[in-house]
This record gives sequence, C-alpha cells and structure tokens, in this order.
Amino acid sequence: MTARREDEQEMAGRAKAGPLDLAVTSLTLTRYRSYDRARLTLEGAAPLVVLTGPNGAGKTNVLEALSYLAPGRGLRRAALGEVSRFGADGPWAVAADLMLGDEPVKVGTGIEAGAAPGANDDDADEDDSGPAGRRLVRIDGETVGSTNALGDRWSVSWLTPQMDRLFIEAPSGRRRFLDRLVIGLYPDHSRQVAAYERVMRERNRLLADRGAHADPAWVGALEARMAEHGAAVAAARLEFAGQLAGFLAEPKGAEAAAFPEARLAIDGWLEGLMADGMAPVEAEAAYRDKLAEARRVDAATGRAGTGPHKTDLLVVHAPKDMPAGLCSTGEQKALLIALTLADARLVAAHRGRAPLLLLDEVAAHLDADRRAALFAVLSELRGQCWLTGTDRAVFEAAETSALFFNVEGGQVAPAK
Ligand SMILES: Nc1ncnc2c1ncn2[C@@H]1O[C@H](COP(=O)(O)OP(=O)(O)OP(=O)(O)O)[C@@H](O)[C@H]1O
Repeated sequence: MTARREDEQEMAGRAKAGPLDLAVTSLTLTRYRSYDRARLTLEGAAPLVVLTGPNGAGKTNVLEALSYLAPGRGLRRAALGEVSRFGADGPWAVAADLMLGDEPVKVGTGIEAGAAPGANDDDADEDDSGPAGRRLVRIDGETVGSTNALGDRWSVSWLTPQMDRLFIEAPSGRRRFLDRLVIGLYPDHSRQVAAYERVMRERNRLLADRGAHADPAWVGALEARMAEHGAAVAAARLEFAGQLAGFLAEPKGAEAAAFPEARLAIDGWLEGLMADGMAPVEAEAAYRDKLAEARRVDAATGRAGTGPHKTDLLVVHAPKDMPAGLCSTGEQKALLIALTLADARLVAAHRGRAPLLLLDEVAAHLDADRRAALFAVLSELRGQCWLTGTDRAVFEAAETSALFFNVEGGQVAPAK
C-alpha cells in the first residue's frame, strides 16, 4: 500500500477573453495513472490549451482523463481498472468544471468505491462496467444512471498517435472511429450499438451452444431484436456520413489550404441496402431473413456472418482520388485531421455546441504552415481544444490563443 500524497497541485493560467460553447475551467485527477492528485485551474476560457513536457511525463494521461467526459472507454480504450494509479489504495476519479456557454456544469466520473483497482476487466463488454467495478457519473451532484448521459449535452472528440494506422489496419478500428463520431452527433447511437452487440452475442452463444436444437422461436426473437437495433445503427451511420460529406467538401480558408478534401463511404451490407434506397423497415426485414438463413453456418462459426458489426469506413483522399490506406503517412495524418475538423464543424452546426477536442501529439507532425493553419482553425471553433507536445516551440503560432501548461515530475503547472 502506498501512502497517498495529499499535496494538491494548484495550477492557474490566464486565458484569452471570449465565451466558448464548451470549455473546461478546472480538472482534478485523483489516483489516475501517473497522478496521485492533480488539479488544473484555467482562468477564463481559452480556445486552446497546450500541455508540453518530456516523454512519459503524463500529458496523454490528462487528455485521456478528459476523454472520460464522454461515454465509452476513453481515448486509449482502457479497461476500467487499468487507469487506477498503480499501487494506490482507493478508486480513481476525474472531476471537471465545464462552461457550456455561460452555464457552469460540474462533472465527475470514476470507479465506484470498494472496487479493486487494477483488476483485470479486459473482457468487459460494456463501456461502464467490468470486474474492476462500475464507472459512475455525477453531473451537478446528481448520480446519473448511465455513462450515456455524458453524451446528451456535449461531445468530446480526439485524435491520438494510435490512430495513425487507422486506414491500414483492420476494419474494426475504422468502425469504432465511425461509431464514435456518430455518437458525437447522435448520442442515442451508443445505446443502439451496445444493444445490437449485446443481443448479437446472446444469439451467437445460443446457436453455438444448442446448434440445431436451439428453440427457433427464441432464436427468431433475438434475431428480430438484432435486426431492429442493427437497422438503427446502419441508418444512423448513413445519415451521419451524408451530413459529414457536406462539411468535408467545403473546407474554407486556412483549413482548405492545409488539409486535403476527403470523401467517405460506408461499406456494409445493411447500409448498402439503405443507400440503394431501401426503406429502413424493409432493410430490417431483409436482415432478419438473412440471419435466419445463416443460422446453420453461424452456429458452426459462433459468429454472425453479416451485419453492421462487419461494416467498414472507406476514406478517399479526394484531390488524389486515392484510398487513404495508399496515401503517405503525412497524408493519412492530414486526412484524419480533415475528418476531425469537419466533424467538429458538423457537431457545432447540428447540436449547437462545438465539441471538446483532444489532439494528442498532432502538431509536431505538421510543417510550420499546416501547424499555423491548424491553430487558426481550432481557435475559430467554438469548443476548446487541448493539444500535447514535447516541444513548446512547435506551438509558437498558438502563443496568443493558447494557455500553456508544463507537465513534468508528476505535476501539471502553468507555464510562463
Ligand atoms: N495505472 C498507472 N499507474 C501509474 N502510472 C501509470 C499508469 N498508467 C500509465 N502510467 C504512467 O504514465 C506515464 C505515461 O504517461 P503519458 O502517456 O501521459 O505520457 P506522455 O507525457 O503523453 O508521454 P509521450 O510524450 O511519451 O507520449 C508512464 O510513465 C506510465 O508508466
């Protein structure tokens, strides 16, 4: 058992004036990864917040903590117990004061008291529970029933170095990326995806366990629910992609000069039926029939062979008319930034509130002109953007619009 350090790190920075749709004004981390207890206070609402410090100092940990202000497993998709400070005695917690326009909101999340920190919950299927305990959320002092409530009034979006291989790795990563963006626009999508996956597992397990002896009425009922949730998932993805296309096609000013226009398409059987004009209710029926036909094969493989859990997101570098996976590393990064910025503008337009953006190690990979363009675009978004890097010089073009913090030695302190 490690003695708990009670020395709170009080940090203050001075911000540029100007109300944002969404800004973090304070953040407190308790027994969270490399932090025993840390508190950042941001005076006012800066459009950009920059964390600099050496490798391994804890910059990404701060962004990850902020990503828990959204439903889901955070930007590292960590298991619930994994973020508990190693060796600490007690549950982890993240608390933030937000300003939604001029409305203050207090948000707290963490693992329930009494849960075993560090327990292995890698197999957790749900976002908010696992063997290590359950993720609890309090908004303005009230405990809410589900982490999904975190998506109701604001959204959080991120870009991390782990996503650099998004276009060349397995479709599952792109599907998750797509669904995360869809949730940012339509919060109910997370409930639909979770319900779809839950009922699919139940149906697959039943078929694998009972095979030809499974009660057809029971399997049929599960498939009907699978088709219902699957059709909702597919419809939301298509609707989102249609909306985003408009924002991808019209980057303006600095954004247009620095980041390529992207096109995207959703490659999925159910989405394809709907894209070809089939009404969602008919597509749902077609999926139900398809599942019934596939029972024998699915019983043998233990998986459903068709459905929204197989969907891929195709991204094309529009000026080169080239699939993103064939583009250079730098071009792929620029496409990811273009997608993230277009999505932020879409969310701002449709939800009336720009997202909180978390950009981990993004600026260092861009040339000076693209960096300046990125900071200019971010400063104009109505949400707040948190950026990280090892080198302050990289953020020179953001000096007038950013609050800077040093992350070093387990502390986060305002930089001069
Ligand atoms: N559960 C944990 N308990 C204690 N420390 C942890 C835990 N998880 C991660 N760490 C520590 O956090 C540190 C990594 O922090 P983080 O990834 O935030 O660094 P960073 O500043 O972003 O580094 P880089 O510039 O290399 O990306 C490592 O030293 C790691 O050992």
